[in-house]
Amino acid sequence: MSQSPFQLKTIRGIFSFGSSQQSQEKAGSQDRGRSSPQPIRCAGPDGVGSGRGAQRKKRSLNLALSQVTLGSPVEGLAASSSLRQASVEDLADANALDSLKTAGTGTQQNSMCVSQSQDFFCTPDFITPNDAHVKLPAPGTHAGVGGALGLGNQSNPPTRDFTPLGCKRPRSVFDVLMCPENRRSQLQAYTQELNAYKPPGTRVRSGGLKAMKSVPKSPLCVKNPFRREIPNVPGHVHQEDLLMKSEDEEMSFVVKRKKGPDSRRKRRRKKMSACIAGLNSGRYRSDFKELQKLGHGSFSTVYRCIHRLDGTAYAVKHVKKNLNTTNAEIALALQEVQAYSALGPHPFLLAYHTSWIENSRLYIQLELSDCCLTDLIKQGKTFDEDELKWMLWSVLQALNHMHANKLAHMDVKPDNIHVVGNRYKIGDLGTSTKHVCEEEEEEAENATKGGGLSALCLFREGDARYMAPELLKDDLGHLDKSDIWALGAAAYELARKCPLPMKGDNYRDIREDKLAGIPSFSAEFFQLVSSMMRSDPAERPGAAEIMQLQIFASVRKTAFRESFRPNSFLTCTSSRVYCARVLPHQSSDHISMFFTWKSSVLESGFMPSKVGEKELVPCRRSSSIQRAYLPPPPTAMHSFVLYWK
Ligand SMILES: Nc1ncnc2c1ncn2[C@@H]1O[C@H](COP(=O)(O)OP(=O)(O)OP(=O)(O)O)[C@@H](O)[C@H]1O
Repeated sequence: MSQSPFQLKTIRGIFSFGSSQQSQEKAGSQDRGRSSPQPIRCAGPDGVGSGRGAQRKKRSLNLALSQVTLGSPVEGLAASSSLRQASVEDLADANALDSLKTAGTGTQQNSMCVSQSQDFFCTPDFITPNDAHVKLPAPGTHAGVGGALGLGNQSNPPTRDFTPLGCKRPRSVFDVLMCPENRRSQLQAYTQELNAYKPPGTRVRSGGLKAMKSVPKSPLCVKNPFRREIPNVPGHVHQEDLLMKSEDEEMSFVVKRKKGPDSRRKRRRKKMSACIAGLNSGRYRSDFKELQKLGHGSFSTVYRCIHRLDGTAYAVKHVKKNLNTTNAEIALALQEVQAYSALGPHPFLLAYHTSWIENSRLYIQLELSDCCLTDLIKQGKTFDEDELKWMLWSVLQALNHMHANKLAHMDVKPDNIHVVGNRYKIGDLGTSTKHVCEEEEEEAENATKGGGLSALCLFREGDARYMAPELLKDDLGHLDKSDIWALGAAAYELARKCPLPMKGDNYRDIREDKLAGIPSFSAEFFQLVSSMMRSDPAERPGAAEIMQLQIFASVRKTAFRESFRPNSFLTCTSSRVYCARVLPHQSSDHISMFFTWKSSVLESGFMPSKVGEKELVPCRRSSSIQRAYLPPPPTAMHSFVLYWK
């Protein structure tokens, strides 16, 4: 029989494992003089590397050898026969086969084999430790190295000394699942969960592993026990939302893909891959349960989702743009999350939670709003003056915060003004950009020798209906005032109950200070709107300036009371009031607060000397905890009504 160099080398390697002194000597002179057994490598025809086939053979030989060496004599025999089968083409030398046969029958030979084969494996668990305290058993003892390695010799229980890293080998989920007892208990647990969550009419396969397969591998949506589930509170989760969907429903997102000539095959492949990945292939699918599409814009689609672990509903925005594009596109896509994080939390900005990139697309987790103003308009809701003032005040707070942080929103419109409980919050910071005043712009221009604002930051135009006149002339020096114009236009639209023109004479008129009157609204309100929509940005008041106007006096009071709702602010002890949070939107540095005893205190029988009078307590503006000292209180238990001057 002809022998290739590869075959010869393999046989020689095995032959050297044949444990007898004689055979070791035969194995080749290169092994001589080594103090410790060296791993034997399968070499390819060139004597250096090895092909895929050679590696496969090596693996099968390894397996067989390990069985020969570590098992009982009977197992050893079986293994040796399997080795014979595995390497029958390679074993050209009859001597090698003989030596293998003898290896399977003698325990002494076993131990010798193991002492070398452990090196052969070259995996951390099988590498012979160099430590002095690791003693290999003497050849000829029954324990053998198999016992020393902790591989199941009963007379010599394994000791941790022989684990190279001194720690337990981590067990994979697969090990745990494949253990019959664990599998049974897992199955029972799954069945219980299944019964608990199964919505009526859900088709669930039953019996054995099939049932396990039918359960989606993503974690179940859990109910958050700390949440006060009050209907109509933002993020309220309905019980049925938590119910587990059937496998088919969970898979539907995989199946609902582009249709094409080969869509069926693709769908099957995707379904398969999702099955294999246990539906955990992406962060979005593993962390969130998608409930419903909320809406879409030119840049993104937004879904209502429940976070599987905290059991709270969020809005998750999928940005359409593929991020495998130019740097400018990536920067534009990331602008929204960067703006949210730079601005931080604010009571009148939609809360931003986190963002991540998955399959080259950006995902943004946001606070879930009840709806946006456009939805309300579509539902036929009309706004009275008080409501519009409250809306203007809320958005002005947010804009003031943005402008103070040198950011301009650039897309203020009813679509991006959200309703969360009784508040109006601004969202969609995708178009927000850096706002710089003229001098800063000039400085930057000189420094960069570039062209205008575009040299400083990326700029994306918003909706043309709400675009200020100066933007149409490419004047980007007053971006903060452009936001004010857009907000004024939105209020004008809501008050007149008539959509803004897209083009034509009316489009030009409203940009040339020719506004039509607003019936059933006060002259004061009309004046406010017209001042916000002045054609010259220099004549337009800023957000902070508008909030100080007399028209907002009543709103300020309400806003202050609203911001100090009992659950958000006060704890009363015997002599102090702890203001847990003074909201950052308060414009003045010092806030004067009036405290009066509430009627409940009077009802308790105490009659303070200053009934009807108010205590003035100055309190520094801060977002940290403040203490306001009061005169000794009437009782330990009391409450306050606060007014803001
Ligand atoms: N946090 C949220 N909660 C509830 N619905 C939301 C939320 N964010 C967005 N939506 C809905 O999704 C729609 C599209 O969102 P958004 O305006 O942010 O997308 P966009 O692609 O940036 O739109 P645009 O074309 O205006 O730039 C909105 O009109 C709104 O109805």
